[in-house]
Amino acid sequence: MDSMSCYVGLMSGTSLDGIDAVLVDFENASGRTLKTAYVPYHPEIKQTLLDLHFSKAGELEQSLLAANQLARLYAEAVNQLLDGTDVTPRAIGCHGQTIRHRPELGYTLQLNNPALLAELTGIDVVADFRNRDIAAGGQGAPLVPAFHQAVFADSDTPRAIINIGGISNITHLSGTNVTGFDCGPGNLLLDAWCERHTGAPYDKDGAWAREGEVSNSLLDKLLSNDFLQLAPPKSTGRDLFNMAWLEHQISATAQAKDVQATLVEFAARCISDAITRHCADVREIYLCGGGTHNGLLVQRLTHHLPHISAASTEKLGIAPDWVEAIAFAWLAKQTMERRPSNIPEVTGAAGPRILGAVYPA
Ligand SMILES: Nc1ncnc2c1ncn2[C@@H]1O[C@H](COP(=O)(O)OP(=O)(O)OP(=O)(O)O)[C@@H](O)[C@H]1O
Ligand SMILES: CC(=O)N[C@H]1[C@@H]2OC[C@@H](O2)[C@@H](O)[C@@H]1O[C@H](C)C(=O)O
Repeated sequence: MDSMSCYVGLMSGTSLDGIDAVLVDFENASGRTLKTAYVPYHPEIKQTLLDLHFSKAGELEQSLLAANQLARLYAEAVNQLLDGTDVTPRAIGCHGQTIRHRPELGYTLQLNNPALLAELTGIDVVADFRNRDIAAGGQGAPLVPAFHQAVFADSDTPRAIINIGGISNITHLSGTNVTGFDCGPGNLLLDAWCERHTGAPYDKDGAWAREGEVSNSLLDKLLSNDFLQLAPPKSTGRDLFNMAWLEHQISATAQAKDVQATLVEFAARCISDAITRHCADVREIYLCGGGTHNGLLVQRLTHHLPHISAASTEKLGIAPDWVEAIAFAWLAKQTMERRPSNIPEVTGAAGPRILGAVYPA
């Protein structure tokens, strides 16, 4: 095997659960995953990152210190990945940790210290994938549709790839056309509500939600949110969907488990409504991201899409937990080869752009 065709992908997403790391050999175009590793966030760094989503005194220094801490955790993930292999990857694609995403104001911020990561690993690092697309007038997100097209497209069958992470996003693959957009909250509200009321970081398999009853009045209120009515291109994050927003929607007398049940239904409807409205020709959906492990959420989603067959991306050859990290290995490869990797129809950018900044080792 030639190390020069190997790339590392590091994804730390909006769920704030930790770092997904993959080592991928792109000798053939769709790639072969050689190894995976996961470095969970301990509660202190998770809280620091959560706090940094909102303005408060001292946030500039806090964010720079957190960026250094993240770079050390990314390096730990890379060490775990390369341990016992003789691979020196061509580059690491490191997404960073989104703490602000305001494309309408011209910025997005993924905390990271790629210079420190290059120093600690001795490997070229590609980082800051989103800002070039925003500079070109785009949303800077979602970026995975180009990768989905490269590895999951089928010229005969229109299909959608649905990532259920902190935020859910959809890629619509129809013939040679690709569209894609964020469709609303995935796990992020479910996790936050569950943690507050049960102490557990997430509701395993939706077990607690199954004890509650869906409140139709709350569901209608949640579904009336303006973002959900917008036509793509669109992207979102904790900037909009957060606990303060949720608290504003809930009546004081609501039972906690009923709210959880309603949030699962809301997450399912954000996806199914978007498929119905924006991806009318789709007959197959493939799921990835941590939300695929929430049996209740998947059950409710498939219930709302009775004429569409549903499977995990495993069926297309990539395990659902690693799709995003592999996408960032692929995006790094695109950057190193000076190929554009945004899709203007997805992000709304003025044209194709080479994404990312390279920090040579
Ligand atoms: N067994 C499970 N039951 C229910 N939910 C689960 C389970 N396993 C994982 N999850 C959910 O998946 C989340 C992690 O998902 P994932 O790793 O896709 O998030 P992410 O990388 O932050 O995604 P994104 O970047 O797309 O926002 C957890 O926070 C949890 O909500
Ligand atoms: C700004 C940001 O970090 N967005 C993430 C987030 O998590 C899911 C969804 O919202 C998507 O827009 C994006 O991540 C994936 C990897 C993307 O860019 O395709």
